[in-house]
Amino acid sequence: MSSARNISVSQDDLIHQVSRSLGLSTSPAAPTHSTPSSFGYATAAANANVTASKHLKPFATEDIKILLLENVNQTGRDILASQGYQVEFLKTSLPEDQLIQKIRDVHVIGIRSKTKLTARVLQEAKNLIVIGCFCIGTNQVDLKYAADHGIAVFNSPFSNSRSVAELIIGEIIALARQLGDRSNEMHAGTWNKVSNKCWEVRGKTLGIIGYGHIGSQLSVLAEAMGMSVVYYDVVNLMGLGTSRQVDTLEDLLGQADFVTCHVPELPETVKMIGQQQFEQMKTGSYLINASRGSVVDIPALIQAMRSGKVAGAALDVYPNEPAGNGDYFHNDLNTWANDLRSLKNIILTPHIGGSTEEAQSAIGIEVSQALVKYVNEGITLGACNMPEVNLRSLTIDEPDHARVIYIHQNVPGVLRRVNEILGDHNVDKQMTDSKGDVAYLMADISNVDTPTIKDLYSRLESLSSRIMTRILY
Ligand SMILES: NC(=O)C1=CN([C@@H]2O[C@H](COP(=O)(O)OP(=O)(O)OC[C@H]3O[C@@H](n4cnc5c(N)ncnc54)[C@H](O)[C@@H]3O)[C@@H](O)[C@H]2O)C=CC1
Ligand SMILES: O=C(O)CCC(=O)C(=O)O
Repeated sequence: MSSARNISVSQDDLIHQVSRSLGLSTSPAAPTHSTPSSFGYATAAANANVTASKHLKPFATEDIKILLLENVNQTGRDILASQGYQVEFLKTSLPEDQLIQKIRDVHVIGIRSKTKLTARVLQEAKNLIVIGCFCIGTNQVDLKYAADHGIAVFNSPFSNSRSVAELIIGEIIALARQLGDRSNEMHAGTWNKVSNKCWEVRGKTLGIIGYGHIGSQLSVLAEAMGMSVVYYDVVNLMGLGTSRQVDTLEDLLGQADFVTCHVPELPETVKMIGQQQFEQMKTGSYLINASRGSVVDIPALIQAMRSGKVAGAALDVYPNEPAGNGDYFHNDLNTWANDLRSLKNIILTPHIGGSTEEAQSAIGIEVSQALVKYVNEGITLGACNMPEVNLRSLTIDEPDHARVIYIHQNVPGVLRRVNEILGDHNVDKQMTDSKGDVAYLMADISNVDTPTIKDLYSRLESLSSRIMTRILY
């Protein structure tokens, strides 16, 4: 049974149930958090003019169980381990049945793009309070189900954007000069010195679909190589340099020598490049996709390359990707894999767009810090599926304070009922915000002892609007 539902408990029980909702410090002498303060007071504590922030110790940190899948970077592992949490690390993703077994037990899960956290998986995750996507994309997580069950989701919105943009630049030149084929031939012992249909990229047009973090970085790099840039985006955006937004995808396809996709996976972007779009592209143009495998209809690409309409392609992402490294890129993974592999001038990479030391190390730090702030202080800044709520840190001058976090359904009348409960105490500060069907309230209250905290917790939990209650102090 989830701790949130099991509140008629002794103090000892509470200590072991905090993971999901309420927690009490097991020992004041427990290892000190290095929790960063919301406003930097912790680091400034040495400075006598500034009041040190209080490290909220709502739980025995060693009771917090974290599962990290898909080879999350050492930087992230170190930050989480330094909190005293129990961290289990696996290099690969897990098949669904094993994932379900493991997720039942953990309070925090860290994944990359491969692990699918569907409603079916998440409904088994009774202790889970937060998910860290150590990547940009969050399409692999059912964000709505997570929010509706009080599970916050964090990602790293741009730490690998530059790595992807640089990969695309490399691929544009490699495709224009047929480098993959020439290199393969040399590896096979064949000298094949040709210039037929090999081009400079200077003066050519790059068409960017999705002008977000990656698309706009790419735009700057491409112009520096003398390319003209056009882009298509559903949002009206200012072009960098001399790049120009076009009104329709068809406009872009008709102008571009190189077409590259940088959209998220959404219902509208699934197969957004298919047979009709290949027909609209210039003969002899090139297609690049490092967004998500669902964005391009690959059998249609194979056709377009066989017919000569498309002169080359680079793919980094596929509808089905294996859980870990190995000899997997065959027809049993994707039915057309062998046809794809047999094509000329096609660069196939194993979803490495964001796989650089710089990106992975930055993502490890960014996401694990967000997880620590959420677990320890309830701060949702940067969350993908929850309202962003933050309060100034409690300070060590405030010994009898507690932080109440109440995640609830966004329906009328809840705040009145919550404030009836909190109103008997001194609410020092409070913030509430909502996103869709879910609202998040954070309040710091003073002069509370342990029985009071237990009472507050029980009363908040008994409200019908409750999704999850946590009390940190
Ligand atoms: N291959 C890899 O290793 C990596 C792949 N990615 C993928 O790249 C995607 C894009 O990344 P960012 O640039 O950081 O995302 P972003 O969110 O900054 O930009 C995406 C852009 O696409 C636009 N867009 C959305 N729907 C559209 C539509 N139907 N038509 C045209 N434009 C549309 C948005 O308005 C936005 O400007 C990610 O969602 C992820 O799936 C991200 C990082 C690494
Ligand atoms: O590096 C990864 O595993 C995923 C990269 C990616 O696709 C993303 O950041 O969305």
